[in-house]
Amino acid sequence: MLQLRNVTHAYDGRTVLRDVTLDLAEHRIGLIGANGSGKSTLARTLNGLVVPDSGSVLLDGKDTRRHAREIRRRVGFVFSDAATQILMPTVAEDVALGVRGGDAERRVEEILRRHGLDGHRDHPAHLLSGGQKQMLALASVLVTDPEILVCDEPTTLLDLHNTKVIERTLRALPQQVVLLTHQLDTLAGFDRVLVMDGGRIVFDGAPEPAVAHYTALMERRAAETGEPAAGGEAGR
Ligand SMILES: Nc1ncnc2c1ncn2[C@@H]1O[C@H](COP(=O)(O)OP(=O)(O)OP(=O)(O)O)[C@@H](O)[C@H]1O
Repeated sequence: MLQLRNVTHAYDGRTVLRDVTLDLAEHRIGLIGANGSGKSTLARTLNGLVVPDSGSVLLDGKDTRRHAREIRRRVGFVFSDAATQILMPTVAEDVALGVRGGDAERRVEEILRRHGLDGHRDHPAHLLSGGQKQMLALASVLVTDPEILVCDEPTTLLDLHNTKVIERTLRALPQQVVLLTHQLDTLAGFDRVLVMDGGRIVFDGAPEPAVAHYTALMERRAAETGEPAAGGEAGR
């Protein structure tokens, strides 16, 4: 289980995570909050991409500070901009990058087939559509067989169809998933949704009350600043 203990983190003296303590045990966990509330930073602490200034992040009791390699292997990370995650010239080569061992070829073929990429195996990865790129980024992480998947807005750049395809794929995974999103309807059926604001978890519960809390928070904020209420992400 992933655990955060009094996690605090600042960039250039500006605190973006404030004393966050969490046990992440549920199978499907959503993380929502306004731009800049600290979601990505929190997500990045989960596999050691960010090591907090103070406090600790533990996987089964092992600190990301001291077990970075192991934790990065066990906790896969998918970014919203898949292009930054695609490292190899062709689709099959990119997936193969994460595989070790004798049955590598078989596993690459299987994962390409499972994610609808087998027809594209020798295609240049940079020529794929946005949806295919995101599927490739996901496949290249899944082929490493992580126990937990952290997805940082994986559908932000996708159209509705591809959003649904990725959502369906994530839903069907056996792995624990921590999903950051501004697409609030994606969270229906999740076991737990965390709402972040100003580097703190301000709500922790079921999807419906979490979304209601977040929407109300954004409306309050809009009223305070005189901006139109609940435009953009909060209205979705
Ligand atoms: N590497 C960095 N160096 C300096 N500041 C950073 C860095 N990464 C993030 N920040 C700042 O920290 C704050 C929190 O950012 P973070 O990306 O964690 O928020 P977020 O909730 O994921 O936002 P979004 O919804 O826009 O992705 C923001 O103000 C951001 O500008």
